[in-house]
Amino acid sequence: MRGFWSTEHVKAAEDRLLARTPEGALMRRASFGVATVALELLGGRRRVGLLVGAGNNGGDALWAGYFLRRRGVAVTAVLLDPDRAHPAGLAAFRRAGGRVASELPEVDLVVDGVVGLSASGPLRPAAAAHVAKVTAPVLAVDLPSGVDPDTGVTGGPFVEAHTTVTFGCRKPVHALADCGDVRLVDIGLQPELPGPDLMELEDADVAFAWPVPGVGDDKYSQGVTGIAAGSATYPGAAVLSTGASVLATSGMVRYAGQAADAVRARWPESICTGSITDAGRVQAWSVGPGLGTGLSAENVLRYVLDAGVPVCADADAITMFANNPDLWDARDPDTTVVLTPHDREYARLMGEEVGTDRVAAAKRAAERFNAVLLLKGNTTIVADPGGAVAVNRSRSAWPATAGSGDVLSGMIGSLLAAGVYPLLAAACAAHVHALAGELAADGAPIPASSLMAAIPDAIRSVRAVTP
Ligand SMILES: NC(=O)C1=CN([C@@H]2O[C@H](COP(=O)(O)OP(=O)(O)OC[C@H]3O[C@@H](n4cnc5c(N)ncnc54)[C@H](O)[C@@H]3O)[C@@H](O)[C@H]2O)[C@@H](O)CC1
Ligand SMILES: Nc1ncnc2c1ncn2[C@@H]1O[C@H](COP(=O)(O)OP(=O)(O)O)[C@@H](O)[C@H]1O
Ligand SMILES: [K+]
Repeated sequence: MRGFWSTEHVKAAEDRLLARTPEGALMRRASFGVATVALELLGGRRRVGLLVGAGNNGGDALWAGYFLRRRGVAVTAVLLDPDRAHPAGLAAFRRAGGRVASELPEVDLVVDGVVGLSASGPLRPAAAAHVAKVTAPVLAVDLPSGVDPDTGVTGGPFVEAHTTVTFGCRKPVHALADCGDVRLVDIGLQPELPGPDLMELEDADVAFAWPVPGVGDDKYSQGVTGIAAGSATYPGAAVLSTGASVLATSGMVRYAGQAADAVRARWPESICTGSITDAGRVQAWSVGPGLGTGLSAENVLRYVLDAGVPVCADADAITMFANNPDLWDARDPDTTVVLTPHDREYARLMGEEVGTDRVAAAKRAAERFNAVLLLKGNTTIVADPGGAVAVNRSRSAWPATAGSGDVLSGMIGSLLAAGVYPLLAAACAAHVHALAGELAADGAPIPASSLMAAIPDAIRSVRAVTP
């Protein structure tokens, strides 16, 4: 698992670390890391430009320039605010033969030391003018300047980094925005840090959490999933949700609804019934995709919320909660619910747009509904009411296709039925869903049914990393 820490927590930890470290030592350690990565990227070429801002981020760039000079690299610095350039860094840089100029010459690599953790807003005009002229690859110090460190939001000009070297720990920007290849330099910060503000599951974490049957298991002991989705108008949603559930975990899937014939035809291993009241016992329900929002759909929703098992509520289920808050209020407050809106469903549910800070939006909704909230998108955010947040970045946008969300909700239902902790269930499903989309697409558009069919390959792929 990768952790990401907010600027507030990083700065507090850095202050504690600075108090017990000789002056300048941390910056030199950090900038030595920048210089090491710069040399690697240069691969024998020898011209580097520095864009140097007014704070310690600029100081890092100047010290990196100093170390590069000592390795015989030609380094030219543009000081965006010459009177406020880091004094010790600038002195060392000049001492080592670094050149200061008003414009960057032609170089092989640009080091972006415009602004780091204290950034606010997009690049200011002077910095933006220099950045606009850059054609060489950019190595960002700590984070690409112009991108918000805590939200990854850009509201104007920003640096596009080939590589980012960060220090002590990763920050939210590294999970939420494109920072290129992110390298972490250890400056001894970890002991000073609290728990992470965001986390990102890696393959090994997903493999560890994914249910695998043991020798003593049978089809019931692994958790039976119930799917309440689809309708006469939208039988496909039922087929996709049920199929995803069948493929995600071993054990049994029950389907209840108007699409029973279609589901039975495609998934003979599922136990299908036309009515929710005949469905039999399950350990979790996945409800909503293609269900409709009429009276019979409302009754289905009431029924699953009353079943005393965890529920993944998607699509029409979310719209029904938005249209009829009584449905939500009437539920047993102890029922675990995972809500999986896309942005428009979020707006319906919350009565406000998601906005640019998607993590804050997901946290607000999780808190308001006392539920796990999975906000869909290229970067999926999962927040639980206790404040924990997991992010999952999709490496491609091919999963943005009709029916893809139906697949996700079936997978989450399966993991909940298997007893996976709700935040983890949602985050693991998002991880495998994105990977399945990537594997299935392989560079070309895919229907959601192909994404679904790639679930076993995606599970195999994440499990391949475990011994
Ligand atoms: N505190 C520490 O111990 C360490 C800090 N380090 C570096 O220090 C950085 C933080 O330094 P500072 O807190 O001095 O501040 P920054 O260097 O992040 O910012 C400095 C100044 O940039 C200007 N600025 C803000 N937003 C801007 C924008 N959008 N466009 C252009 N200019 C903008 C402001 O005048 C701001 O005060 C970290 O990102 C890291 O690079 C590292 O040296 C590691 C050790
Ligand atoms: N740009 C994107 N890149 C990667 N994945 C995306 C993107 N947009 C949406 N997705 C994913 O695709 C799925 C779409 O779900 P949803 O909007 O509910 O579609 P549908 O209702 O048609 O099933 C979600 O899992 C979401 O995270
Ligand atoms: K920077």
